[in-house]
Amino acid sequence: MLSLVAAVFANSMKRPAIPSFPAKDLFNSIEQMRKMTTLNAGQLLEMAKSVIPPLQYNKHKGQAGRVAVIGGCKEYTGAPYFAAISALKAGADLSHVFCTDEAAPVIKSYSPELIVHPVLDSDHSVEEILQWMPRFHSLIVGPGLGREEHILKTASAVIEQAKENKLPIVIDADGLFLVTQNPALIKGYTNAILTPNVAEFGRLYKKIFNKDPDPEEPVVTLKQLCRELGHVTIVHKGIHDIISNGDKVLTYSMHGSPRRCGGQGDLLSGSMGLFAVWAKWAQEENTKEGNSPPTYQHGMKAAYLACALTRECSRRAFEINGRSMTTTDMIVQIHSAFEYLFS
Ligand SMILES: NC(=O)C1=CN([C@@H]2O[C@H](COP(=O)(O)OP(=O)(O)OC[C@H]3O[C@@H](n4cnc5c(N)ncnc54)[C@H](O)[C@@H]3O)[C@@H](O)[C@H]2O)[C@@H](O)CC1
Ligand SMILES: Nc1ncnc2c1ncn2[C@@H]1O[C@H](COP(=O)(O)OP(=O)(O)OP(=O)(O)O)[C@@H](O)[C@H]1O
Repeated sequence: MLSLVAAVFANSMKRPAIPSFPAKDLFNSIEQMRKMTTLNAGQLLEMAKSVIPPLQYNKHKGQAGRVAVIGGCKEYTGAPYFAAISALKAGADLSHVFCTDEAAPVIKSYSPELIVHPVLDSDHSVEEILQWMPRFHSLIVGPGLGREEHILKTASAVIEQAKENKLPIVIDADGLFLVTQNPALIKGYTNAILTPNVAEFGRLYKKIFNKDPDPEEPVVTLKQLCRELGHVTIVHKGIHDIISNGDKVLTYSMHGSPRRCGGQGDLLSGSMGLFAVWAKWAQEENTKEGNSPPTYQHGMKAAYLACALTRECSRRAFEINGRSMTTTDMIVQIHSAFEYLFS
């Protein structure tokens, strides 16, 4: 009996093969599929190895990355938590959250591991955040930010300073609402990565081009938008995660899961905030060593790795939890998904 249980368990733990190209039936046409560039498992691993710093005993706290999430208000306490804890579980040393006064005790109660600042709605919010800024390696702006004017103004000022400091910035959720109101905020800043879902992409595209994007031409419309925004990186999330900086395009289409519970995008943006730091460091090192430029720019690499991680977490969590799967179940899978994909 015991050996039967062990055999069933071992079988359930077997690694499914990662298909090396996206399933054809996920595309509207062969034409559309041809426009998407995807990496096979070996190429993904190679990319991961070029970005992820090794774990070493002689490093000190902070050297693997200090990230900050700007978001969290009365209504939304889950989103900033999911983003910040995902960065930490993916390997950041320190993960901060800048949220409103009311949201802070709630977020703190989810996790003693996060550093939570209840300043987003204070009269001196900008000063309070900027004094911390020199400590950060990247920002994730938007999960659970809300759309109050004072808070959006603060977020704008923080983005402006992050640009001065040349920090990678991932912009998600209500951060995309802000950018849709004022695209100049990130225009031309190539350390920015935007992560719109289908609805957010449509709103931003319409703001820029005064028409809806053609759903039959996701790659073309994505490249147009990236170029118009001065070659920022954009991850167009959906059944295919399509990533571009206006020049190159990468697609991640491995299945993930059929669950669309809220918060999956927060896992994505949080882990991406960390990978953006690592990818930028790796690119700087590459330049210092005088090597030829890599095929994909650091923002695209960070985005691709985060898409792969998120969808693999989703697949694993769905296998265990099925219809009951939530983002918390996905976060539990970060370690095993990371090991499976990237080592
Ligand atoms: N537990 C939490 O605290 C969560 C908070 N969240 C926060 O909630 C706030 C509002 O986010 P919303 O995403 O609701 O933004 P919006 O209020 O802009 O709503 C987006 C709308 O688009 C629709 N939509 C999404 N994907 C679509 C697709 N592929 N095709 C067609 N329609 C689609 C959604 O159903 C929704 O009605 C953000 O601050 C966000 O971070 C979310 O991150 C979810 C989890
Ligand atoms: N139809 C789909 N099939 C498979 N995976 C998907 C699908 N739609 C989205 N995803 C995956 O879910 C992740 C989050 O995308 P989603 O569109 O849910 O973001 P979001 O709406 O911003 O999330 P959030 O609920 O955190 O605000 C993406 O990385 C994507 O890989």
